[in-house]
Amino acid sequence: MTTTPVNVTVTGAAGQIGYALLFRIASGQLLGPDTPVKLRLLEIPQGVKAAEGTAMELDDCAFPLLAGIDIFDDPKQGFEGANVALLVGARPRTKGMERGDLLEANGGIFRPQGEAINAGAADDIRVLVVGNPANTNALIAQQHAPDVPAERFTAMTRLDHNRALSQLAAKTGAPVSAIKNLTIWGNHSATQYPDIFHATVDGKPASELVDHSWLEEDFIPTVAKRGAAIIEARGASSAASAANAAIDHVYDWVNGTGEDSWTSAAIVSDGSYGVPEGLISSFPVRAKDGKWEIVQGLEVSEFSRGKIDASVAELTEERDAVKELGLV
Ligand SMILES: NC(=O)C1=CN([C@@H]2O[C@H](COP(=O)(O)OP(=O)(O)OC[C@H]3O[C@@H](n4cnc5c(N)ncnc54)[C@H](O)[C@@H]3O)[C@@H](O)[C@H]2O)C=CC1
Ligand SMILES: O=C([O-])CC(=O)C(=O)O
Repeated sequence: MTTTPVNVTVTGAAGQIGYALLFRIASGQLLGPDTPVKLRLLEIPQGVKAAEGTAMELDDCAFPLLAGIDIFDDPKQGFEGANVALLVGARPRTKGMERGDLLEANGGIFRPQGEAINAGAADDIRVLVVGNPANTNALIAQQHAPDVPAERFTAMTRLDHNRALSQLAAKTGAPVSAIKNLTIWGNHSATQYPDIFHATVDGKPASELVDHSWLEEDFIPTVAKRGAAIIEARGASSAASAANAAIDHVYDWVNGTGEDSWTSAAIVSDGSYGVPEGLISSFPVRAKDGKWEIVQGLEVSEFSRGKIDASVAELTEERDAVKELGLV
């Protein structure tokens, strides 16, 4: 058993995803059953009291792997020595807010957080951005952490990936475990492209098991708009499923995915599949030796090309908008 605890910083710790996430991290599900963790909770001043309440409950679980909990309202302190950072806290869109306002408000959060990560995080820092707009928030943070390798900044599309797995399993009547090689491409937004053209179900090509009209009219919009459907049904955005996906993403990043299948994560583009270099876009990925690698050499049909390009165009627009605001 590793004896040195891993420092895990969680922002937005008092929010609903935070509440679903922290207990799972402390129980060992983020990094594995042999790795002790120290939690560093970062909140805004108004969120600190609620975070203290959550910390009391974490204490009351007596998790054997939980080596300590500290609470901060200053990013510089919150990221000091962090090995893993889960950036969950973000400014949600409120009534009357334009997209530019949203990007600007989030720039005010993710720029100082990127700077704080640059200044004080551990050398092996790995960052997952969950707070929306996740891809562009990750880009802002990454751009303000010039001393951290760019590949350490990622954004979450694993929830979309898991949603796609579940929808395809339900449609084909197969268990989720029978499905391999699904991909989410692009932005964590309604333009994302859930791609089944390389997926297999029990070894058979998924695209031969479903018809194209289901794919276009049902599967793709259901996955892409699932976040909105959850808000409509629950009266609040997805929380436990988002926390679950964050756990999956970091667990795989650290422990590896194996060669048998792949998953999806938004990572800094190296230009693969025509996605402009530097954009943080979702790709088919495997993790090996603690690094994400884009699965190369997949054939991209004209249909898929159009969908990937549309989502990447949105990411490019978001990057241009934050450039104009001086945030990157
Ligand atoms: N990428 C994905 O798949 C998903 C992303 N999300 C996004 O995750 C984010 C969090 O969702 P919830 O937990 O439901 O929201 P929430 O509103 O319940 O909690 C957010 C928390 O962040 C805190 N916060 C705000 N600014 C902060 C800052 N500068 N530093 C530290 N903490 C700060 C708030 O005080 C609040 O406690 C939202 O942006 C949501 O849209 C949600 C579901 C899926
Ligand atoms: O749609 C939202 O606001 C929350 C979200 O990102 C999701 O559930 O995918």
